[in-house]
Amino acid sequence: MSVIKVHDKQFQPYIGAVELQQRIKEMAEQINKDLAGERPLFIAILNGSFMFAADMFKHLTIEAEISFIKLASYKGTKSTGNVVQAIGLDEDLFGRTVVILEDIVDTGKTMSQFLPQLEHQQPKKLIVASLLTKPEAMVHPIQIDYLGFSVPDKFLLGYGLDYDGLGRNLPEIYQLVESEK
Ligand SMILES: O=P(O)(O)OC[C@H]1O[C@H](OP(=O)(O)OP(=O)(O)O)[C@H](O)[C@@H]1O
Ligand SMILES: Nc1nc2[nH]cnc2c(=O)[nH]1
Repeated sequence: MSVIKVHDKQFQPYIGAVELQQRIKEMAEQINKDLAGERPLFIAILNGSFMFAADMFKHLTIEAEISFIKLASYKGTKSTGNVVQAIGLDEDLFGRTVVILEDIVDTGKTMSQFLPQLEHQQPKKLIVASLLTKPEAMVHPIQIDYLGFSVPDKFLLGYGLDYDGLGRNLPEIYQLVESEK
């Protein structure tokens, strides 16, 4: 792995593919233990989580369902600012164990707006699994039940995460080089 250029910016290797896969397997194994018999519904948030969701799901040995949704941002009232709306969420969550799959919880804004909408449907449990989080960037504190890696507040690329549409296909995670932040 070496420094790569995407659009106008340079990125350096940060988490390798083997380390990523190992951690995701560990997360899945913990979920297998904790949620056995619950037939959880996994909800993967597109676009970024598609790789994490696919790799995580392969390691699940319990009965589980998965659904992929997109969160669209639209202008709410002045007091609420931008509000997220789920597109493609057809399942009834009442009484279900629900696991949200995110690639990254950064400021926490997305989850802080979305989780209350799901709570409204009265799931039995609402669980968050995120591959990455940036504690220093968190403005809206979110409880992450299953976490892959805590990372510094630097822009990341790869393994589902993009820079202006590119880089999602990289099997490892890169970090914007310091001088360019
Ligand atoms: O905690 P926050 O600061 O709200 O950031 C986290 C959100 O940002 C990313 O999505 P993004 O909006 O980049 O969309 P994408 O997954 O389609 O690239 C990520 O997948 C989260 O949904
Ligand atoms: N590509 C990318 N998308 C994000 N969305 C929230 N944080 C990030 C990040 O560090 N990188």
